[in-house]
Amino acid sequence: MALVVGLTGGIASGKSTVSNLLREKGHPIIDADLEARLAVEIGEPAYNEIVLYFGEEIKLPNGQIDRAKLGEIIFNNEEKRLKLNSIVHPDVRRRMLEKREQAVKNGESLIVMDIPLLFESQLTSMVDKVLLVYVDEDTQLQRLMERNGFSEEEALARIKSQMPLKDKVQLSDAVIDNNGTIENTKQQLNMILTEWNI
Ligand SMILES: CC(C)(COP(=O)(O)OP(=O)(O)OC[C@H]1O[C@@H](n2cnc3c(N)ncnc32)[C@H](O)[C@@H]1O)[C@@H](O)C(=O)NCCC(=O)NCCS
Ligand SMILES: Nc1ncnc2c1ncn2[C@@H]1O[C@H](COP(=O)(O)OP(=O)(O)OP(=O)(O)O)[C@@H](O)[C@H]1O
Repeated sequence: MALVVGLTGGIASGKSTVSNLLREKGHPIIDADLEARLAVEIGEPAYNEIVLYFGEEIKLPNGQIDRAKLGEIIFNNEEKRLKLNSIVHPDVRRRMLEKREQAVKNGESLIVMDIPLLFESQLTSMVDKVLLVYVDEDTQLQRLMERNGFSEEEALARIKSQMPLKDKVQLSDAVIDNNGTIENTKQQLNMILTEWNI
């Protein structure tokens, strides 16, 4: 029987860092951000809906969605963010469930679903256990500004569009504190996997 783990956290809390460690161990990763990217490629239904709602100016000269521009809009306007979610999320959910089914058929023992908005989008029924990657607000802000080259204002707009990380703690089955070194995070992950008999 496969154990399906929902890996979640907040923007720049370290989900990819943890999912890379799990990938190194040979476990399959289903990545919501990646599926959301595929769902808005030229010609996909969500692509057409985005252009219809946000206008032709949301396209880059090569026709692809201008992700920087779309991010700037939706992280500063809740109504538009919810509209984008309603366009993209159903397709992301469908793609993720297809991949999960395929991984089960392949006989995988652990399937990891990396879903940043697991709680916000009420997707916990998709997984058996929730693993949260937690960082303090200051660390999250610093790492996000550094990784994306965002100003403090740009980074805060993104953080505030999600459920506070501290509220996700009590909703999760296990929590990794990723404020320390990656080695420390790796040790916590290994302990949790042992506890879950993986
Ligand atoms: C706004 C977009 C174009 C920005 O693209 P960009 O390449 O800059 O960022 P990327 O997709 O890598 O997302 C980075 C992180 O932002 C956060 N985030 C993305 N979308 C959202 C959202 N709608 N609400 C809250 N946080 C979000 C997540 O933590 C995610 O890990 C893109 O994030 C998008 O299309 N979002 C809508 C789809 C979505 O909700 N994706 C998140 C997982 S399903
Ligand atoms: N323990 C750590 N120590 C130092 N830097 C870290 C640590 N964990 C992650 N980082 C760095 O913080 C940034 C965010 O980490 P990561 O990309 O894994 O987060 P994420 O949750 O996957 O983000 P998003 O969902 O927004 O893409 C990256 O630049 C990463 O290299």
